Amino acid sequence: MMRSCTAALRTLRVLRCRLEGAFPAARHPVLARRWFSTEKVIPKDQALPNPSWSKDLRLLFDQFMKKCEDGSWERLPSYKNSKLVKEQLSQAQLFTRGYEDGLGFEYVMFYNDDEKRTVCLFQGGPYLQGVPGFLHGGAIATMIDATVGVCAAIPGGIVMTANLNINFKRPIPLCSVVVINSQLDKIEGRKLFLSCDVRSGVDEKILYSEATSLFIKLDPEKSLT
Ligand SMILES: CCCCC/C=C\C/C=C\C/C=C\C/C=C\CCCC(=O)SCCNC(=O)CCNC(=O)[C@H](O)C(C)(C)COP(=O)(O)OP(=O)(O)OC[C@H]1O[C@@H](n2cnc3c(N)ncnc32)[C@H](O)[C@@H]1OP(=O)(O)O
Repeated sequence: MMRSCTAALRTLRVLRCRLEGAFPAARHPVLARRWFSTEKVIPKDQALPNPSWSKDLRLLFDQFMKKCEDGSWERLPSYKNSKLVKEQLSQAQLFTRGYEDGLGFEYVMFYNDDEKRTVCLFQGGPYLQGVPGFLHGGAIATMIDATVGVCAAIPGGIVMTANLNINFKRPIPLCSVVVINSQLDKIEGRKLFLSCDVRSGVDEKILYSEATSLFIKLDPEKSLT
């Protein structure tokens, strides 16, 4: 029974990926708006190539889109505004999506449900500078938090970071491309334990940072504040 559900899920994912491939418009909001006319404006999926993406980021993106073809990986769309918060604070938007193309966080995440892994391809722009010529440690922490956050949230639901430990091994050059590889290691009740590392883009030879984190699945009985 379980096996057939997984197979069905995988087929669905393959279908969706094929559809995305068959209807490239679905991946390009402007075309999508023309092809799939709906009264509501289609929010812009920011986890797609734009002119600010470097050759390395596009290369890695294409490699991962290939991995999606058999349904084992899926690209995660990413929007500036989330319905979750929109009603409450109309100006609210995702911190990592608040910059003009290329100036801040350029990234796309891919998720592998069988392996409970999330990979983030990240290019940090010039507005994320810390030490001259290098990424600010807070910008690196943000992308680690977001990547392990997605890795926790997909199986765990609404989660929050309780603990994030990062070892910064090498500084990350500004505007370079890195791969953030995160893994859900174990779940104990509401506690989700994850780990991740940040490596140089194309060859993954340089280990820039490594981190462990604890996420907690929110208890609906408890108020957050
Ligand atoms: C409304 C929030 C929406 C969040 C949306 C998130 C995801 C949505 C889905 C997709 C979106 C995409 C990805 C997400 C992108 C980025 C994610 C960013 C996430 C963040 O950027 S989020 C901001 C920073 N984050 C905080 O702002 C949290 C402040 N904090 C608290 O709000 C509470 O602290 C909370 C809720 C964490 C726990 O509170 P609580 O009352 O529910 O749980 P409690 O305290 O009972 O702990 C239960 C067990 O965890 C152990 N435990 C707790 N804390 C520990 C620690 N630090 N070290 C070791 N163990 C710890 C206890 O020891 C106990 O263990 P035991 O059961 O064994 O006794």
